[in-house]
Amino acid sequence: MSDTGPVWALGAMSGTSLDGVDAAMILTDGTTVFDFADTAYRAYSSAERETLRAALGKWDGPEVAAAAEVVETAHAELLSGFSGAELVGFHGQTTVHRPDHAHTHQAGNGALLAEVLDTPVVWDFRSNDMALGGQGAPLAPFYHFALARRAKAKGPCVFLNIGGVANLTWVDPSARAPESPGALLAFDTGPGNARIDDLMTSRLGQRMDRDGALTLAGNVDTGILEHLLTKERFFRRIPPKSLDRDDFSDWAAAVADLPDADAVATLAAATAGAIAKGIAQCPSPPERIWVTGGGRHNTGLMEMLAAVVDCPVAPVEEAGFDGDMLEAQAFAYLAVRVMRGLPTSAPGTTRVPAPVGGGQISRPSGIGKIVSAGE
Ligand SMILES: Nc1ncnc2c1ncn2[C@@H]1O[C@H](COP(=O)(O)OP(=O)(O)OP(=O)(O)O)[C@@H](O)[C@H]1O
Ligand SMILES: CC(=O)N[C@H]1[C@@H]2OC[C@@H](O2)[C@@H](O)[C@@H]1O[C@H](C)C(=O)O
Repeated sequence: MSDTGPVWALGAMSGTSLDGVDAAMILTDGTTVFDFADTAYRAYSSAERETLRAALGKWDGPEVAAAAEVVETAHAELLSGFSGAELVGFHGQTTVHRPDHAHTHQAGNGALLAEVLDTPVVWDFRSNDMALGGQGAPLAPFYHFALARRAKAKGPCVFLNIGGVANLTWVDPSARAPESPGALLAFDTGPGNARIDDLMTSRLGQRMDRDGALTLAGNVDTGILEHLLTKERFFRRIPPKSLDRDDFSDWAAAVADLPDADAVATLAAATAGAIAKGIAQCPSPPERIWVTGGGRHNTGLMEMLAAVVDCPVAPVEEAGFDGDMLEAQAFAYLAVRVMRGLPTSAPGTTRVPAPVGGGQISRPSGIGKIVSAGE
């Protein structure tokens, strides 16, 4: 890869929803995003999802080894369908994320993937930030800064990702660079879809509240909602701050006695309320909130959100971006930054004391090629 100039990079994300792997190609020099190209998705089978779920909360042992194998196989299958990428950004699957104990683990071995794909792979993006005192997450914010510039945003805007966990990035697009003081404030706001998904699975055997049908049909229990939003210290903590997938799993017990639709609606309202608390912690009110991640397909949740914040809320497609692929693109972008020695996090995004890079770079040995040529 050249030291300067745009390159085609392929990024892959296996998110906390455990639904599958997203992959996307972008053309970037690690600062500006010049173009977008192919995207692809590979769902996990139910058996694979259960293997991943069994590894949650762990960083080693047989469950994590089994999860890594699922992650590596799924990525090898999906990413080998792409051509033309000079490098790959591979996030892996978070099995545990404990910033309070300086511990985070993403299952999946990037060195193995580099051999299989015969392409350099950048991976393990979070460890260095955490080792240096950062939260290790969120990491998409530097990419959000580039997108705010590309969208020609004039005033402060927020990118809100509603995945398994929800996280937001407040961007001042007039700042010189993403690592400039005051350019970004980013943090996890609370649950995204994970609490709703888990309830749908345990009560109804369905993966999600598709399009928010049940959320729209239910009545919010305002007493429980108030309780969920006030008892939690996390909402009062000063950002940046980050979460693990199953933080807030006690929300299930709080709605256990409600009928299905009311339980889902109350969880959705609490998710929206937690996001509104996050917006209130931003340095200034944003002019717009652009929503990415699967939660933007939940019409009920989007309506609840619009009702509790003071600025326009729209899917990120309004700005011309693909809200299902933005995180995969982010790891393509971050991979180029790592290769070029540019920082990927800063005090405003992870609370790390100074802007830092991270990530391991694994280059293919060429052995894979020789073996397949000899077959
Ligand atoms: N049509 C839909 N209606 C309602 N919810 C949906 C729909 N499509 C996706 N979702 C929700 O979005 C989730 C997937 O979102 P996404 O892929 O953004 O999460 P992720 O990337 O795994 O998570 P994270 O960003 O936390 O790592 C699903 O599990 C589901 O809850
Ligand atoms: C530890 C981890 O994997 N965190 C994820 C998770 O999912 C959403 C939110 O929590 C965010 O902090 C992060 O993902 C995105 C891609 C990020 O790093 O920006």
